[in-house]
Amino acid sequence: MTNRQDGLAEALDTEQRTVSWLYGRLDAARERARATLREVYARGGAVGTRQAMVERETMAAEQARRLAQLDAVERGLCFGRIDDGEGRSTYIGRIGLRDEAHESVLIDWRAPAARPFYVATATDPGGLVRRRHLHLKDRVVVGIDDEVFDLEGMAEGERRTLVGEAALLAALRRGRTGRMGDVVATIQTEQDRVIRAGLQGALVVQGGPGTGKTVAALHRAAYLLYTHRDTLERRGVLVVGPNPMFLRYISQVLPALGETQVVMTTVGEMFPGVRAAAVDAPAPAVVKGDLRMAGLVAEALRRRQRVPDGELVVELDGLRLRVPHETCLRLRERARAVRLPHNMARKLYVTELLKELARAEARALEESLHIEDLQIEGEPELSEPLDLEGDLDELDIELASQRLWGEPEVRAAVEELWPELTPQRFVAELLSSPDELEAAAPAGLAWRELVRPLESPWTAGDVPLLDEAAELLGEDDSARRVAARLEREEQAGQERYAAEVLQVTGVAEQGILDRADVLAERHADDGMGLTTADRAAADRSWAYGHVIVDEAQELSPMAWRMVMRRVPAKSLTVVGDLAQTGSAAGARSWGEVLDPYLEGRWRVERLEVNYRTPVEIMRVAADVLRAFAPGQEPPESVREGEAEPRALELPVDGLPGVVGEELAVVGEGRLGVLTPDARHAEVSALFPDGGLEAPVAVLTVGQAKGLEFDAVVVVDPAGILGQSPMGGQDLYVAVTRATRRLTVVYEGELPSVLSRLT
Ligand SMILES: Nc1ncnc2c1ncn2[C@@H]1O[C@H](COP(=O)(O)OP(=O)(O)OP(=O)(O)O)[C@@H](O)[C@H]1O
Repeated sequence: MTNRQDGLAEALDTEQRTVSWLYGRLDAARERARATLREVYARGGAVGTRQAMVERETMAAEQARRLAQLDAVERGLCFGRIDDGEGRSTYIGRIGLRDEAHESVLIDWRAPAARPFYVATATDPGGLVRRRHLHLKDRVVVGIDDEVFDLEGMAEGERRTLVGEAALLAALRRGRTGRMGDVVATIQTEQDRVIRAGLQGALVVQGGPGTGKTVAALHRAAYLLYTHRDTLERRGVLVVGPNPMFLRYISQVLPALGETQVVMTTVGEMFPGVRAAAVDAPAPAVVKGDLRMAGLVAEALRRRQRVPDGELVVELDGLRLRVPHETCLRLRERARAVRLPHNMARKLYVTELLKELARAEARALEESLHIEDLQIEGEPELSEPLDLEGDLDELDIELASQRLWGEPEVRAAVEELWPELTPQRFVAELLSSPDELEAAAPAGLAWRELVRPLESPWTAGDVPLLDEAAELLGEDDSARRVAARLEREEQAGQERYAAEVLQVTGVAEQGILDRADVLAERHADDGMGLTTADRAAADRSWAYGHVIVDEAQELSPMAWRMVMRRVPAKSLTVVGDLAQTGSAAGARSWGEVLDPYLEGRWRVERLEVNYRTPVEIMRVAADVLRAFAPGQEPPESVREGEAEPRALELPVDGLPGVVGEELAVVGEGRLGVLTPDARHAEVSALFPDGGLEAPVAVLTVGQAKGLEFDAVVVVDPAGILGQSPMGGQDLYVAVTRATRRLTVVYEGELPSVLSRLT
C-alpha cells in the first residue's frame, strides 16, 4: 500500500468511529423521544379537564415532531469537520447532538459555531487549519475531502491522513433524481451570506440560472426557523413558488433538513377554496396584474351598492311599499360611513332598510283604508285621520322588520341594492360584465382585455383579484362562530359523558388508553393538535412571520400586493432573475414591484456562479441573453460539460429516437423535453409515461421553470421565441435547464440566436 492509501484508510477508520458513535447518540435521542411520547399518551385518555387534554396533545405533538425531525436526519447525519489551530475538532451535522454530560458533540449546521465550515477560504481561514467533508452511504463513511488552510498548523499525524477531492464538484456530478436535494455539506460562501442574513426587512437574491437561488432560499428557511424558532413557529413561514410542479420538485429539501412546518404554495393557490390552473393570455395577464386593478375592484364593488333611480317600490300582498329616493340615498351613505367591509356594512343597511319598509308598509296600509270603512254604526264618528306610521313603536318596527325579512320580494329588493357577495361571485360577475368593467375602470386601463364568459375557469391572475375582493367584502363568519360554539358545547357534553362511562367501567383507573383513542379524540376536536402550518394554510388572512418568494420575477404587481398582505412585518426573501421573466405581467426591475410596499427598505445579494449548466451550454445561453437583454451578464459556470450542445433538423415524430439516444447516455439520470405551450399536447402524446420522476418529462417552458435535468431536448425553438413577448426569456430558461447535455430539435430555419449550434 502507498502512504496515501494508508493515510486514507486510517482517516476513514477514525472518522467511522466518530460517525458510528454519533449515530448511537441519534438512536438514543430517538428512544428518549419515543419514551416521552409513550408516557404522554399513558397519562390518561378522555378523562381530565379540557385544559389537561390540550396540554397533553400539545406535548404529544411536540414529541412527535421531534421524532419526525430525528428520523429525517438519518441520511448524512454528519457531513463535516473543522479543525482549529489549537487542535480542537468540531463535527458539523444536520442537527445538534449532546453526550451524556450534556456537552455538544455534533453542531447543527445552522448554529453560529458551524459558520466557519462555510465561510473559511484560503485567504481568510478564520482560525481554521482544515475543513473536512465526510461522505456517508447509510451509516458508513465512504469518502473524505480535505481543504487545508494551514499545513504548518496541523499535527504531524493529521498531515499524514490528508485526503482531497473537491466536495462540491463531486456533489454536482451526481445524476439528477427529479427532486432537488439539500446541499448542507457544500454551501458556498456567497450562498451562506444569503442563508444567514437577518430576519428583518426584505432581502432580494438576484442571480442567473443555476446559481443556487432556490436551494439557498430553502436553506435560509431552515436557518431562520432554527435561529428564530420562537417567532417563526408561531407565525409560520410561507414559500411561494411558480407552479405545482416546482413545489413537488423542491418538496423534499426542507423535510431532509428536519423542517416540516413550512407552508408551500403558488400564487394560483393562495386563495383558500380556489385552485387556479388556467393561464391568461399575455394581454389580459398584463391588465389583471396592473396595480390599478385594485381601484377598479373597489369602484366596481361600490357600484354594487345601489340606489333606485326613483323611489324604491316593493309590492307585497297587494300593497305598494314606497321608500323615497332620498331615504335610499341616506341609508346607503350611512352604511358606507361605518367603513366596514361590504358584507358587514350590509347588516346595518338591511336593518335600516327593513325599518323604512316597515314604516312604508304602515303608510301603504293607511292609504288603502278609508275612514268610512272603519265607521261602525252607532259609534261616534272618527274625526282624527289614521296615523298608523306614527303609532308604530320600536317593538312594532322590530317585529315588522323580522316579518318583512321573510318575504321573498323584500329579499329581492335587498339583493338588488346591497347584495351579499362572495369574492368568487363578485369577481366572476365583474369580469363577465363589460358595463361594470367600463364603469369602474380608471382612464387608460385596457379593461376590454378582461371580458370573458361567466363560467370561465380561474386563472392565477384572478387570484389577487379574489383576494382584493375578499378584503373589501369582509368575511361574515358569525354563522361559523355560532356553529363552532355549539360544537364546543356538544363536545364538552360528550367529554363529560365519556369520563363518566370510563369511571363506571373502570378503564379510567387503569390510566391507559391506547393511542387510537387519543387520535380519534383529536379528530373530533376543533383544531387542537393542528400545527401552525395547517392553520396558516387554511386561513386567507394569516399573517406569516417570513415569506420566501421564488421565481419572484414572475409575480405581477397585483400578486405582490396579495403577498405583502400575508406578511405585515415585511420580512421577506425575494429570489429571482429578471433575465428569466416569462410572464408579460412580471417584473422588469425589483424597485418597481417592491418600492410600493418597502420604500427602498430592501437590499440585493447577487449570486454569480452557475452550479448547473456546463460552460459549453452556457455559451449558447449567453448568445440568447445578449440578443434580448443586451448588457446582462450570464453567470459563470463551474462545470465542464461532457458533450458539445447540438441542433438537429428533424420532424417531431423523430423525437423518440433522439430521446432514446440521450437516455442511453445519461443512464440513471433524467431527461426533459421542453416545448412551446402550443405543442405540448402533441409532443406529450409521443411519451405516454412522462412525469417528474419518470426518466422523461415533457414540459412547457413555464412548467420547467426552476427545474433541471441531466439532458434537455428543446423542441421548436422558433415556436418558443414566438409564443409571447417574453419568448427570448423563455428560450433562455429552456437552454439553461441541463446539467450535462443539450439538444435543440427544429424544423425549417434554426433561429439565428442559436447559430452557434450549426
Ligand atoms: N452549494 C452547492 N452545493 C451543491 N450543489 C449546489 C450548490 N448550489 C447549487 N447547487 C445545485 O445547483 C443546481 C441549481 O440550483 P438552483 O436550482 O437553486 O438554482 P437557481 O438559481 O434557483 O436556478 P434557476 O434560476 O434556473 O431556477 C441545483 O441542482 C443545486 O442543487
